[in-house]
Amino acid sequence: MTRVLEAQGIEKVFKNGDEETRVLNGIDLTLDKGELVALLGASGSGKSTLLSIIGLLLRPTAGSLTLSGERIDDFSERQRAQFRNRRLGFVFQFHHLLPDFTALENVAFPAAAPAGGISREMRARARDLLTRVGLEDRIDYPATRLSGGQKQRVAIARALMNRPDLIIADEPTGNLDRESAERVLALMREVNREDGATFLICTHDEGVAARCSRQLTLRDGKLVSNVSRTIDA
Ligand SMILES: Nc1ncnc2c1ncn2[C@@H]1O[C@H](COP(=O)(O)OP(=O)(O)OP(=O)(O)O)[C@@H](O)[C@H]1O
Repeated sequence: MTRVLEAQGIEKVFKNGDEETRVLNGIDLTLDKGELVALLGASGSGKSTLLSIIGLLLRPTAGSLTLSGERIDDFSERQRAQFRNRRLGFVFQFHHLLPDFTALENVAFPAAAPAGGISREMRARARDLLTRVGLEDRIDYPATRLSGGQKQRVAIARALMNRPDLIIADEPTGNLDRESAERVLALMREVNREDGATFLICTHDEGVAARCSRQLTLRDGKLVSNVSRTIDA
């Protein structure tokens, strides 16, 4: 089993002047390749903070992180940014698509930005991914002309562009109606099953969590439960 993530003793304390807020209090967590894991917890329990640390968007106050076998604790900002772009995929509640770009340009962006342009291969892959998420007839639409659910499917295709080792999703269905949410969840499950993609999904939605292979619950900055189940076909 390939280990995608190993987090040990992760702590996070925010300091604002003299005030200190301890948000994460010793998190130990491992994720293996091909897992589809839900992260649950009440509002304010530290879910987004933990995702930001695992996504290398925020540094922990203490603890160590190994991603795809690489110990990243001593990485410079530049190394962190490079690792993030090459090895991690992100899906947020609000899709963060570039509004003036087409669906294809948005999907290709994680590969195109560092390269300084979209190559023929990138275009072909972005096209394949958009077909995969059921948007083959929206490839050249500007992002602004897509529905909320379609935008989120573009965001998933974009997250897959660089074949990431781990996809981090923060409330990916939080802003969608039931039907669009179902479609986005079904898509993530399909990509997980067929490509062996590893997902860590923060969600308030028990229905989403129930269809993941493992459920983690955060309370007061600690992981208080870790339940695995066999995923339905
Ligand atoms: N930059 C910051 N400075 C101080 N406190 C912060 C900062 N960022 C987050 N917090 C605090 O950390 C706690 C956890 O926030 P976080 O966003 O991780 O929770 P969450 O579980 O994702 O919540 P929600 O489900 O509402 O999104 C909250 O009490 C929040 O106020």
